[in-house]
Amino acid sequence: MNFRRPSKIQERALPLLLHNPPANLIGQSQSGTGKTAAFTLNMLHRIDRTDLSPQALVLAPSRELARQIEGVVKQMGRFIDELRVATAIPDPSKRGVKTEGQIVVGTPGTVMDQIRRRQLDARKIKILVLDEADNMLDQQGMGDQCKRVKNLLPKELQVVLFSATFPTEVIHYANIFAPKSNLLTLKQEELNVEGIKQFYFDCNGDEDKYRILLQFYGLMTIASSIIFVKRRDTAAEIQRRMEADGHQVAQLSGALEGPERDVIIDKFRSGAAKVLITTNVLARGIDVQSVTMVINYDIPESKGGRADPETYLHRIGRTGRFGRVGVAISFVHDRSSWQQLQDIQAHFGIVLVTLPTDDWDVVEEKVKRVIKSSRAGKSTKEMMD
Ligand SMILES: Nc1ncnc2c1ncn2[C@@H]1O[C@H](COP(=O)(O)OP(=O)(O)OP(=O)(O)O)[C@@H](O)[C@H]1O
Repeated sequence: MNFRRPSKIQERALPLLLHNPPANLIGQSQSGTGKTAAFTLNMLHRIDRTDLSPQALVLAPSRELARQIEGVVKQMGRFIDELRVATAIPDPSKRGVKTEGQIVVGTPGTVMDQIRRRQLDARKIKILVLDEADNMLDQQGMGDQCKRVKNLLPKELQVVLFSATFPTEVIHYANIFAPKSNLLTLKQEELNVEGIKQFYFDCNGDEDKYRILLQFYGLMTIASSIIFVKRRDTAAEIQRRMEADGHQVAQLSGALEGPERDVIIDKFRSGAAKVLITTNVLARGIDVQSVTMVINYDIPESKGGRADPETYLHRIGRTGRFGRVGVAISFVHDRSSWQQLQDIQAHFGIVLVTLPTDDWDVVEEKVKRVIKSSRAGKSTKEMMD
């Protein structure tokens, strides 16, 4: 896989994960630092190859992330003879078909259903991993489902929780879910990924946002980029306008379900579509190395309209993976979005740089400067220090 050295989180987490007797782990490290490989190596190391029953279970918040993790497990395990890896995600064509894999990666609702219907045999599962664990434990629906899944598993269980963010209110639940864990955590100020250059556009209202977005894309040729919006209808509207403007875009939101989503994300992964317009469903975990830019068309907010710094961090973390550089641009257009951006800056102790909306030469120069340094193959120093 061309991994020359372990990243800091891999170097720290692996000895803790592999130690016997198995201990639980709560592991935090910045986006794109290789958490997947850390928990994957532990699973590959611990499964009994002579036993074909499911022995390790990974839960992830979206079907796209579950499929991506399945791919990593298969790739890292490709020299293990006849290793069986399976997904447990919504798929009407697999109704009633047994999920057979020594390692199973799924979304919590489907996994719960399958265990209950005995479509997934959970009796020999000895490792449970929650990827994006704070999200999995926090959200009312998924938190409940994860707890139920855990209750359906054997008591002797190594529980592994990974995420880039663990807000203080979630750490409490995490400690209950994974008792007596080894802890690898970071301070809030340590979460910023240096390679991601963060900018913002100050727009005059909603319609001006579209105009600036279209002008920006008319100007820049970006390898691949993701545009995050709050609502599904905004996603559809931006898709319509950008396509009318001649751009090849893909759009994915929770409005679509099941395997039809796979076609869309695969089109983006392969580069057939260069722009992906999406909602928070894809804010976390998705690893597409060609993504050099993330746009927060709407600033991420939590239910009461307050800024959601964690989601901001996960969204912009879709670029600048593993020491690469990337650009993140947020759009503010009124008092409340302005305030949200201020709150995010204060939360992480960062300062975003403004991009002018009336001087496109300056915009081009600033953005291209970052992206060019990416082509020069920036060092992975940050990863290793
Ligand atoms: N030791 C390594 N050397 C080089 N590349 C690596 C190494 N470990 C992981 N990678 C690559 O780094 C990228 C990011 O890894 P991964 O998706 O696991 O990040 P993550 O920490 O889970 O991020 P996020 O918090 O955004 O989910 C992947 O493309 C992966 O293949």
